[in-house]
Amino acid sequence: MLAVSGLDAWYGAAHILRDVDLAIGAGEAVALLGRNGAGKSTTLRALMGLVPRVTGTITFAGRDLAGLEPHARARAGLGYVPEDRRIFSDLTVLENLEVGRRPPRPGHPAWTPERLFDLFPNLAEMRRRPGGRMSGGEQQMLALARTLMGNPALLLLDEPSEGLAPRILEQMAGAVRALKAEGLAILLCEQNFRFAGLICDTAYVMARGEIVHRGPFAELAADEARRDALLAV
Ligand SMILES: Nc1ncnc2c1ncn2[C@@H]1O[C@H](COP(=O)(O)OP(=O)(O)OP(=O)(O)O)[C@@H](O)[C@H]1O
Repeated sequence: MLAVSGLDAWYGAAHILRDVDLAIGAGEAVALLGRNGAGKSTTLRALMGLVPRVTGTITFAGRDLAGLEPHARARAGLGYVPEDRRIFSDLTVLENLEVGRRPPRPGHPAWTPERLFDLFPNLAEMRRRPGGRMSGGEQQMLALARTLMGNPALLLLDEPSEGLAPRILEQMAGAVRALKAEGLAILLCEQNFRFAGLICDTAYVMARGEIVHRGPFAELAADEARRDALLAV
């Protein structure tokens, strides 16, 4: 579904990503792990066309994304949930969802607010509340729900677990697992190894803008020494 090959990215003169290769199959959930500043967010931003200077190839559903604007990549089926959420604080939950609405993809069921409220029951209880009066965790759920209203084929999630209370964390993990069970492909950037392990089959680890490990998630989970060497802070 997604094939990234030889991806390099720069912010100004700063060379951030180096020769990143990444592959995600249909319905696969892939974790992109790594310490602070490793380049995880930049990878997602580069996939969305949000980094000004990028080289290498990104093929999504058989299509070369080079030169496509972010909105065209979203229309092609990439659903991006940035770390900073960017929900509209003056709009209600329902209105935020409507902002994200896009036509369904042929052959796939369309997301509706009602279906999303089944997935996130606590959003259902606050459907008329302004986004600015929700907790951080609720906003994180709303940001994901709004992206789903665009009916993506591949979800790019940037640290959805960040700052969530344990109970909300479980709900978020449950929701993302349900999305995976529906066949959505997922690329999950995470610092929370346990959270990522609840969702992902495959683990990539980045350091200093390079991929330094890839393999089955369970293998990394079982190898404490390797995990510590790659991820311990
Ligand atoms: N807009 C920017 N301009 C210049 N450098 C940037 C910019 N954004 C990020 N960087 C640098 O790029 C590198 C990778 O950052 P990135 O945010 O991709 O890492 P990350 O793995 O997602 O870490 P975090 O979990 O902290 O978000 C860091 O060295 C960071 O300082």
